[in-house]
Amino acid sequence: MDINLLTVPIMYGCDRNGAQYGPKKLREKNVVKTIENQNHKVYDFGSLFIPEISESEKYADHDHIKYLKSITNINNNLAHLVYNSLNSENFPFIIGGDHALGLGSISGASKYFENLAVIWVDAHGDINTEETSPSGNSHGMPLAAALGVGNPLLTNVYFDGPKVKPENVYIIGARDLDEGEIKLAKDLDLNLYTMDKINKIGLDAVMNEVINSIKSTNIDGVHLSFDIDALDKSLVPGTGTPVEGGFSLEETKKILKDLLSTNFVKSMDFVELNPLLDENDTTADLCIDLINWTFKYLNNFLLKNA
Ligand SMILES: NC(=[NH2+])NCCC[C@H](N)C(=O)O
Ligand SMILES: [Mn+2]
Ligand SMILES: [Mn+2]
Repeated sequence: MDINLLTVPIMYGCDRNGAQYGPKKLREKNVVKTIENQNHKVYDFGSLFIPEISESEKYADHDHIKYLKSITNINNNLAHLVYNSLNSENFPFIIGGDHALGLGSISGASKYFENLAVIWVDAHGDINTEETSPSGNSHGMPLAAALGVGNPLLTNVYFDGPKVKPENVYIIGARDLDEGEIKLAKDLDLNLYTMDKINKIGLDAVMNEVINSIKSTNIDGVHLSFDIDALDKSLVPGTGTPVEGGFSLEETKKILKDLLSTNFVKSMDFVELNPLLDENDTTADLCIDLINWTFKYLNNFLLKNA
């Protein structure tokens, strides 16, 4: 499989210094070789241009969404790269940076596919809006914006209107949802697998349910957005908003294996590594382990049956 590596060194979405160094750290840890060693060809498109904006200007565009215009521009640019990559029948792999970039990836994929689904693996829902966000950080908003909910600059990234239908959104691993997020998930009837629910019915059942649900529709492409804070807080010191009660490494690998070997994942984000918060590179090393695992199973199904 031909992989297009796109890296997006942003921290404007989380407003916490360090997330912008994720791509540099993973390149130092030989992320390209890691993917190549799983028998893929990697076209490294390098990092997206990120304009420099001073702290003092973070509310210049909007009084509650920080760095709004830059976030919009960066996502527009990313969307176009993702669209072109899919158009060339490559697999866009997007490394962040914070999760605000999820909006751009989804937008690009949405333009390419007729009926896109999004699987959001995360401790958070990232379905806040300017009204519900407790922080004003746009990494808590990308999935809402992709659903067409929130500030028009965000909901109209790349092309006007919603990028994914509510019934095609699957959130897996949520355990830190804000009040407004719980309400929106309910109102839109999103496929929400909170950690509570996963613990109740079991991860096997959840993965079967998600995969069967996607297979039973005419969804023609799945974008997987993976936030490393889906893993338990104890495993990921190097991320900005860690939450207790998350997935173990084995559970995370099961999720990735199940999704990637099913062959419907056509693009993927890998976000929220913050090397400045990391302890002895443990989180960065874990990221490399998970990326290695991801590409081991990507299109495994096809290869096995070739
Ligand atoms: N991608 C993330 N890590 N998002 C964390 C969001 C935290 C919180 N819900 C907020 O809106 O600020
Ligand atoms: Mn997230
Ligand atoms: Mn998160």
